[in-house]
Amino acid sequence: MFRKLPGDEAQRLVSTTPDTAVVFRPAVLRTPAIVTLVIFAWRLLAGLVKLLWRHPVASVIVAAPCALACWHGWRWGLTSIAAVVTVPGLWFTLHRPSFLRLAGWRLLAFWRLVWIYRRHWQPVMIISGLGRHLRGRDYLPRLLSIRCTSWADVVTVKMLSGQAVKDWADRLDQLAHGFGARSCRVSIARAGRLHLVFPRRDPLATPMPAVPIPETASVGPVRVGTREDGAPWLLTVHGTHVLVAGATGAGKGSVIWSAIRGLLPAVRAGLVEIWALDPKRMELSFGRSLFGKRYAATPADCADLLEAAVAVMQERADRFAGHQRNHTPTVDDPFVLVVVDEVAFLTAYQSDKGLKLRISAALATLTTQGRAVGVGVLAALQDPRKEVMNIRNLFPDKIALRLDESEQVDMVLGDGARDRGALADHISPIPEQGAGVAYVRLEASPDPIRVRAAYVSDADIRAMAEAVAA
Ligand SMILES: Nc1ncnc2c1ncn2[C@@H]1O[C@H](COP(=O)(O)OP(=O)(O)OP(=O)(O)O)[C@@H](O)[C@H]1O
Repeated sequence: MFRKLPGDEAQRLVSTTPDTAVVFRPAVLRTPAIVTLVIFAWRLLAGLVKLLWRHPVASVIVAAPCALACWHGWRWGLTSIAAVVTVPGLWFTLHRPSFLRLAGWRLLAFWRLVWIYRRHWQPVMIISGLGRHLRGRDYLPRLLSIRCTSWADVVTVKMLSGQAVKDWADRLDQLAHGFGARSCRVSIARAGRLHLVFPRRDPLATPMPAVPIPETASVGPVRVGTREDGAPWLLTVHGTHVLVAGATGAGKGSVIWSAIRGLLPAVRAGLVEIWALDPKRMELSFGRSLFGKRYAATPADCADLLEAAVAVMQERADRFAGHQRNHTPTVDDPFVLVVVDEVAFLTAYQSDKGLKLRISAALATLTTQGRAVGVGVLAALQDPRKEVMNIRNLFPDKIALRLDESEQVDMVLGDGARDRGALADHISPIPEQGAGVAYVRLEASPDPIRVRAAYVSDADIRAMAEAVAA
């Protein structure tokens, strides 16, 4: 009651019970002005100390010119402002990376904390439903810190007791628009704390050329593109199976060809064999000479090739049994990567039931037993529905390129991936902006990573084929 009716208002309140003449008159305690002043002064002091503690550099930069102007006159104040502007300017011009690492991102974080996040925190939290206004008081999640990287703001938040990650994941749109960002992603920092990632710009907006062919022969992980944070996107192909899903024109070819490109030195060294199934006869036929005899286009040939891969797998399993549990690629036992473009042509859309059964059985056998003996599958498809691809869960690593519908994201990346910010259905259909852009969810981590595959042009593929033939 006191909180609802501050000051003298409570004094005027009179209430009675409905059946009696008992009169309620709440007691009003008058707070001496000095107590109020002391409380406000204490809060101000605590706020200043907190500000200094959290943002020492920014606070000194603002406070020093003011202090100098007060104690030594306005000339000193002006000179220090000039120094504050010139020194960082010079530093920025002469050595940008160290300026950004040591000062630039921190200053930006301070500015964005004050101007964007603190300013909008209360209304965004209340309107999105993440905070509550109860009995005259706001109960808000706590904004703990903000860190700026070259492309995003990472905001650390302490949830209200009783909140779940899903409460936040359900409101990513409100958070993004509330704080003026294009999107928002959420991940768990530790119990009760979350990281919210608000991109300021899209570092993957421009296509990137094919990654240079590695100099050493290796079965991976191979670099196939770049991650949103600027780190190389390394794709593991040996010891796993990879499913690439994307609508037509999403850039499945660039993932497949970038992976093959990264394995090229190992192919030349005889440590890797790439077996290609190309039922559309478009994508892989372009570099056909890379695959030698292990290329199939008709469904019957594809079934034969898959069964041959199963035979290799079973022969190795018999030989390795009791001797080794993992595969190390050698010239005698190379890593076999079975690449299938548009796998649905062979499984779902195949009219010959016999062939369909053979192909499905061979793919299921390879994906369940192949990885320990050095046989991996890299399959691409457009439609990830279970009716089309009933073995999609047998692929440990999945890549979602641009998808047509939001429900398809969880079908590819697993439950809750879209809630955590894997907006594969929002990737631009304009090839320059969105082809090759994808979300990846690895076996080891529930948080999807945004990536872009490098574009391997026809000329690059031709050069690769020539390099292998040479
Ligand atoms: N990584 C990329 N970066 C930039 N542009 C790309 C990239 N990948 C593909 N593209 C562009 O997008 C077009 C379509 O790519 P691609 O054929 O690989 O898509 P797809 O998913 O295989 O489509 P489909 O299923 O119809 O074969 C290409 O012609 C190219 O212009």
